[in-house]
Formats: sequence, C-alpha cells, structure tokens
Amino acid sequence: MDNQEIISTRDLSIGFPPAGSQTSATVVGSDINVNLQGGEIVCLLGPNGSGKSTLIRTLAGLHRPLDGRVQLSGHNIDELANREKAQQISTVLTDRLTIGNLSVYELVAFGRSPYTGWFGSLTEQDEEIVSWAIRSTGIEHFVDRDVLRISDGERQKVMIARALAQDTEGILLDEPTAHLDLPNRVEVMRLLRKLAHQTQKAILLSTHELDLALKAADTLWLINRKGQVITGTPEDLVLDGTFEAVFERDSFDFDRSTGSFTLHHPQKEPVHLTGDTVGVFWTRRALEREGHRVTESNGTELQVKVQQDSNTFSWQFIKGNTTTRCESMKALLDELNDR
Ligand SMILES: Nc1ncnc2c1ncn2[C@@H]1O[C@H](COP(=O)(O)OP(=O)(O)OP(=O)(O)O)[C@@H](O)[C@H]1O
Repeated sequence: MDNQEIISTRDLSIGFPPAGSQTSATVVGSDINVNLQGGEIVCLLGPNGSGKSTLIRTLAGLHRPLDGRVQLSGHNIDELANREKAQQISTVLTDRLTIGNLSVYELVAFGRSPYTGWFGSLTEQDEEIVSWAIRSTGIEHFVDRDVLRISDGERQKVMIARALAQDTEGILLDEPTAHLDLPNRVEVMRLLRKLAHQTQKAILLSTHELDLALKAADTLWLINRKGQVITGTPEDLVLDGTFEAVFERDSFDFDRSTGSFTLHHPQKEPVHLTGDTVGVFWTRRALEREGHRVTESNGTELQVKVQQDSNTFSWQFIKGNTTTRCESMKALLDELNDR
C-alpha cells in the first residue's frame, strides 16, 4: 500500500470562535494529530454532536482551526489558493442544493472547474472523467434531470459523482450514505473502498453506520464526547475496548463476540446454545431479544440444541430432565417463557 500522506494535522483544535456576548470559543475537539494516507478508506465515527462535521469542514479548509494546523500533502492549507486546494481534495457535505436550472450532468461536470475555470469548456479528457464518474455512481439514467427534481438519495450519489469528477487525491465525505437504502449504502461503500485501493486515493467519510464502517474501513477515527480523536484498525479498537467506550450508553451494549449492538440487558436465565452455525446465529438473536444470556459453557439449567435438515430447522429445548422438540422459533420462545 502506498503510504503517501495526503492530509495531516498538527495539534489541531476545532470548534467555533466566540460569537455575540460569548467571551470564549466553543472547543469541539483538541490535540488532534491524524493523517490520512493515499490508498486507504477511513471512517470517522462518533456520537451525535461529537464534532465529525466540524472536523471534516476544518480538514477541507472550509472552517478555520481554533489552533494548530492542517496540511495538504505537506503544505499548510492556509497557504494554498482555493484552486490548488480544489485540485487536491474534494468534499461532499450535507448542505442542501439551492441552485436550480441545472442538470445532473452539468452539476457533475462542475467537478472539473478547478481545472477548467467556472465557465471553461470541457476537453475530451474532462468529458471522459465526467462520464466515468457518472457510470461509477450508477446515475446514468437521470443525468438530464434538473438537480432540484431528484430524491435525497439520488442527490447524494450525484454529489459523490461530482467529487469523483474533481479527481483529487483526497475525498472527504460527510455522511455520504445518510439518505441511501441498504443496497445503495453497501454499493457506495464498496465503490469508495475500490477507489481508495485501486487509485490510491485517500478517502475519509463520516457515518453513523457503525456496522458498515467496521466492515469497510481500513482505519477508524473515533471522536469521543471529550473531542479526542483515537485512530486504529477497526478490530484493534474493538478488541481494546475503545470502540465500546466511545458509544457507551445505558440503553445498549456493544457485543464484541458478534460485532453488533445489543438492545437489551440480559435479565433472564442463561441458555446453553449449540448446533449448526446459521441456526445458532438466528436463535442467539431471538434469545437475546427475549432477555436471555447465551452461553457456550455447559452447566446451565436451560439448553437449546439447533438442528438443521436441509432448509428446515428444529430445536431441542432441554429444561432439567425434560426435553421438548420445537418446530419453530416461536414455539421455542413460547416453551422458554412457559407460555
Ligand atoms: N455555529 C456553531 N457555534 C457553536 N457550536 C456549534 C456550532 N455548530 C455546531 N456546534 C456544536 O459543535 C458540536 C459539534 O457539532 P458537529 O456538527 O461537528 O457534530 P457531529 O458529530 O457532526 O454531529 P451529528 O452526528 O449530530 O451530525 C456540537 O456540540 C454542536 O452543537
């Protein structure tokens, strides 16, 4: 993997200067030392209000740091002209579009403006890049439509296409999957991952899709409620407890053994669960939803054995000396709950 540093920060503080009668600045995050390298996809995660958008806007040079520095390929971002910045990083923000009378194709083609100027005409090479961006994001079927007459999800893909057309080494995206349905979310994440790996672009995106981010990111940047940014591979951050700590809440827990969040604290008796992998996976879900703790160690009063015969599942429910065969999950749950 190419390790070229595209964006880096030195002792960066992010936030908002005093406004109105305020005497001090609102500090959202401080002592931020991160770097974004070519060829990697980084997901920026953190609770609501932790500072993801503020960090992305600051890295993009759209928001002034309270302190410290942002560097683009080793140059202080403040010393670069807007056009130079736009040739190095593109951003996809959550702001709504307000311009009308513009087709989707024209908006994507605006991605080329750092090279052509606002009213510059596209060369054949520019047009090829615009077509590639349109194809890559799968928006060919509505390129002639007015940008104000497309759905939120469609607009999100158009904005990603515009960033791709800008053809920069770094791409920063604030919640690019927010309005997309699941297949499109997976598709966009796959596309961004492919771009990072095949074209050595550095891609940073903020998201609330924790599950998808854990699966897709090479690196996570986690912002906690104190505005500290902790970085690492997803698995390291899960295994050392950092991930869990950042999202700690009374109402749910992160389960390291499954990599998912559990909504319910176990209050009922533990159940020893065994059987085929798929059957165990779905049975575990149902048991945990009902408030049972599922254990792999023997010696519990309650036991469930999942059996699979081609596509048909059945469950043996063992309570003390009594074994009951259940033909559906519902029947198993009824037995468990003595209904
Ligand atoms: N103009 C402003 N002046 C002062 N504080 C602000 C301003 N805009 C946002 N904030 C505060 O800065 C903090 C960080 O906001 P930011 O939008 O960066 O968080 P976020 O992690 O992107 O949130 P979310 O996940 O909800 O989108 C929040 O506490 C927010 O209330």
